[in-house]
Amino acid sequence: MSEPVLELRGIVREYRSGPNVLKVLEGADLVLNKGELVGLVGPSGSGKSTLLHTAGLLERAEGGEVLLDGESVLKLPDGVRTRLRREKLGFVYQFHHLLPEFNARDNVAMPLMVNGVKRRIARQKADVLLAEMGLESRADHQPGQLSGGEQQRVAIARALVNDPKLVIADEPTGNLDPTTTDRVFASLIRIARSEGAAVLVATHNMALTRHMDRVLTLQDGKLTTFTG
Ligand SMILES: Nc1ncnc2c1ncn2[C@@H]1O[C@H](COP(=O)(O)OP(=O)(O)OP(=O)(O)O)[C@@H](O)[C@H]1O
Repeated sequence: MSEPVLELRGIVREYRSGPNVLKVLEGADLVLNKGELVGLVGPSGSGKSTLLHTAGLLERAEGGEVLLDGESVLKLPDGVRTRLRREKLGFVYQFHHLLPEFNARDNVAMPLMVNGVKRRIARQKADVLLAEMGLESRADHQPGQLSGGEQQRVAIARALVNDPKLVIADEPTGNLDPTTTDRVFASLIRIARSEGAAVLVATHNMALTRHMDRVLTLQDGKLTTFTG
């Protein structure tokens, strides 16, 4: 039976600058179920990042409803949304935002430590995830000592360390070579298939869409099925 993790209902997003209003989302609807890997494609500027930021509780919609695990979250106070984000969500970006002064292990362990998990336990879990990414020999290296692809795999491990129910990936393979792209994408597939997370991926890489359960695009501010 399908179990919704994320529901977007009639999402409205607009940006104002002076008298001008740019309407980006005008009634976007989405139901993302446990274990589903869903792609979001479309031209630059169509609103993919805006949708991901709204779904990821990083920004608030001006209208509509956002449900996470069945709970209405759009109007919750900032502090509660931040806590939900830390506990239930994992983010992967094109540019990984690793902390340069910490090694790979501590970068991965950080979200757990922020959630109050003891350093020793958090580091153990980080080591398991780094090993899954084929990076066990790099755990003591700082980001500056790693290749771009290795850094991105560290960022994926960090996004997964708190067993997120929802993973949001914005162009996660944008600056990677084909082999690393496959590796990074394989880990997103595994999170959905083995861990049961719902995964939402915005990408310009159409080759990746063949691995997805569904592919959506934004048209006139609404989400529709992408038909190629
Ligand atoms: N903070 C902002 N203030 C004003 N306009 C914005 C802001 N953020 C985005 N926009 C505008 O909203 C539209 C949608 O932007 P968004 O970044 O969501 O598109 P996108 O589909 O993710 O693009 P890309 O594929 O290039 O990343 C664009 O026209 C953009 O210029």
